[in-house]
Amino acid sequence: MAVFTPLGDAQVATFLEPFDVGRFVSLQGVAGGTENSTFFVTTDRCELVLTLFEQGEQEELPFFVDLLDYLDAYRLPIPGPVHDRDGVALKRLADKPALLFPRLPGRHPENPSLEQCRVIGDTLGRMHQLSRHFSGHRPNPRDLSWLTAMHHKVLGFLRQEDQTLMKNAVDDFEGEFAARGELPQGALHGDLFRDNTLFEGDRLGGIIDFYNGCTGDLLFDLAIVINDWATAEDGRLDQARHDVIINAYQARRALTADERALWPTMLSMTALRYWLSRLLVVYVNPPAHDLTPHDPTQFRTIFKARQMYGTLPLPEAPASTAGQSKTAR
Ligand SMILES: Nc1ncnc2c1ncn2[C@@H]1O[C@H](COP(=O)(O)OP(=O)(O)OP(=O)(O)O)[C@@H](O)[C@H]1O
Ligand SMILES: N[C@@H](CCO)C(=O)O
Repeated sequence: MAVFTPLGDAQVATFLEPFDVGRFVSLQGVAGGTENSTFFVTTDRCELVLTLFEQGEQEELPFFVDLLDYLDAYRLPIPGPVHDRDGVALKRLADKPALLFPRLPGRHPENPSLEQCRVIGDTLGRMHQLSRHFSGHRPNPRDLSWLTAMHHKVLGFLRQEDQTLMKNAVDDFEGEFAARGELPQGALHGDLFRDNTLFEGDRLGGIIDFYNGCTGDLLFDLAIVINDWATAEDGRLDQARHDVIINAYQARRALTADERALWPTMLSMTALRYWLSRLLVVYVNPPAHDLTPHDPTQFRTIFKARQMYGTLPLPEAPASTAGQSKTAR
């Protein structure tokens, strides 16, 4: 369960008082999640989610609040934090930073339908159209320079074949990124896995968990989505899901020639990013709780499949956005 800091009813009732959300009725800890404490809160007016931040870079929380407020203002299906009557969203509770959100309907898709894939591609494309104009700044903490610095920490835990695979890939990525063109920049979700979305049937209730949000290459976000949403059991790409996501995305924002050139590298690099982050959790910085960590081998399989089979041909952008691709800086 993901309640690392238990809360009492009276504590939460007091916490809610400055907000215009109605009177406290009940509180329920949420089992999902591994990083923060999450609670569903019911008032006599609405259903809310209360998040206590247990770890991570807490000084970065104002960036996340600004980004969520920005995206929420454009009516994307992304819940902005609830602000109190004085306009303050970021609070403290039980000596932890705390945010309150509207509770969204839906479930995480395990086996996403093509329509759910279309919706996520479309929503990410819309988000990136807008996020390119977001004025906040938080360099991507999981980019290639992180990979380069951190992969050394896990090499000693890997068998020789995997050490070579990882070291060679990082060297290759460095060469390929050094030669890359200029890629469109903007704010990213940074972790848009299926379990950070809630769907009711094919309707997207919303995207949650922006705490890997940052600014950087928009292509990084799309690669994360493809690796999680459009990968078959054996790690290879699922063509139907891949094409539906890319087509829907490009109907909002066409990929530039430089992005297309870097795409196979970005897909591999983001697969390695998750293999590495999961290895770091298992071997280097195990969390204090005993929740089962995400399985690193799943992303080793995906990474190896990208290395062996490359990527699928990228569909062309539709005529409605194709003209953007030369100017999308
Ligand atoms: N706004 C929301 N509406 C409905 N459910 C939510 C909302 N926010 C979070 N949840 C539920 O709480 C769970 C945990 O939330 P969240 O993903 O933010 O936690 P976390 O500890 O940061 O997780 P992770 O391990 O994915 O980093 C989600 O999987 C979801 O079921
Ligand atoms: N989405 C991440 C966990 C949260 O950062 C993973 O699957 O490893």
